[in-house]
Amino acid sequence: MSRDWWPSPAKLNLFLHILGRLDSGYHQLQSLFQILDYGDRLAFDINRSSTVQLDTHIVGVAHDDNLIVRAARLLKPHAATDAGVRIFLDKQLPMGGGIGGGSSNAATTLVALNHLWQCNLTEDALAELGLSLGADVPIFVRGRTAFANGVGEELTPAPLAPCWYLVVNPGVHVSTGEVFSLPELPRNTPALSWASYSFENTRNDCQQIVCDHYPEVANLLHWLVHYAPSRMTGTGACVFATFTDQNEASEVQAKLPAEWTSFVAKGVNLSPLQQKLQDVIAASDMN
Ligand SMILES: C[C@](O)(CO)[C@H](O)COP(=O)(O)OP(=O)(O)OC[C@H]1O[C@@H](n2ccc(N)nc2=O)[C@H](O)[C@@H]1O
Ligand SMILES: Nc1ncnc2c1ncn2[C@@H]1O[C@H](COP(=O)(O)OP(=O)(O)OP(=O)(O)O)[C@@H](O)[C@H]1O
Repeated sequence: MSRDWWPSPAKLNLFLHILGRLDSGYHQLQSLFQILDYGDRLAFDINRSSTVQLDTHIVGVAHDDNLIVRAARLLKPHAATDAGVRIFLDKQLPMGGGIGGGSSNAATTLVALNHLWQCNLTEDALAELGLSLGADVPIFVRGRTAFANGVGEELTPAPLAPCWYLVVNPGVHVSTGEVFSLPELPRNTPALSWASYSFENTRNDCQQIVCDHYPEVANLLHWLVHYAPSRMTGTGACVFATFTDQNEASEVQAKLPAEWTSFVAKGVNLSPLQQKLQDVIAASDMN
């Protein structure tokens, strides 16, 4: 049976500044989220079982802990009492890579089921629900490349010129919680006004510390930076190199040592998830 797949794209943090620590223990950040045209896919078989069932197992993540299941259950009180769903996941994105795979899966679940279960929640309400699952969920709910403040939930859309990224995974899993708990993490970068943003006058405040703990990330950055401007995304472990031309990105990809997995993706201003939602709504309006 052919399934109706909903995209669950990756993101990059083109920069990541840590301005301080909030009373909640979370960190106050500034970042530029670039949405990519590459990621996982999810499909939803709606039923009237009033249960949420994820059919695809992720090694190391229990069914009920999976952000997909947690997102669906969070939304369920806003649907009819007998609303149920069987969910299928096509996983492409590495976990713990700093490209937001789990958060994006949660956002796709919220956006798709809001439509399919006819919950009629606004985008603001979905983003707020998403924030309770993780700081990176709101950017995927809103689906627009954006500057971020706060813990990543205060978003200002920032359309960027077309760009291609070579995203490389050094094969180590970096825990976001662990990086943010390291005492030596810099936490006092001054606030940047968006008008003065450039790649060169920004950085990723987690990059040095992650390189110190994970030489694999340091080696990868050392290799990539010879070819193009390169930086770690999120709390790692993935690193991206930036190109204006897709072929150049593919040429560098072809030179990568075999132990590193990678993909080439286009940066987009509107996420494939929001594009899908718009297409689905337009198709149902025509019927
Ligand atoms: C590093 C980024 O990926 C940048 O986009 C995000 O800020 C992380 O977002 P995320 O993976 O959705 O993170 P969460 O699941 O909310 O948080 C994981 C852990 O990271 C720490 N954390 C996260 C985000 C933040 N702004 N400050 C934090 O201190 C907290 O200890 C938290 O328990
Ligand atoms: N559907 C899911 N996909 C991936 N990871 C999930 C999922 N559900 C729960 N998790 C848990 O979330 C953790 C973080 O996964 P994720 O892929 O979001 O990491 P990440 O790319 O580093 O995220 P971020 O950039 O948001 O920090 C995983 O190690 C896993 O234990």
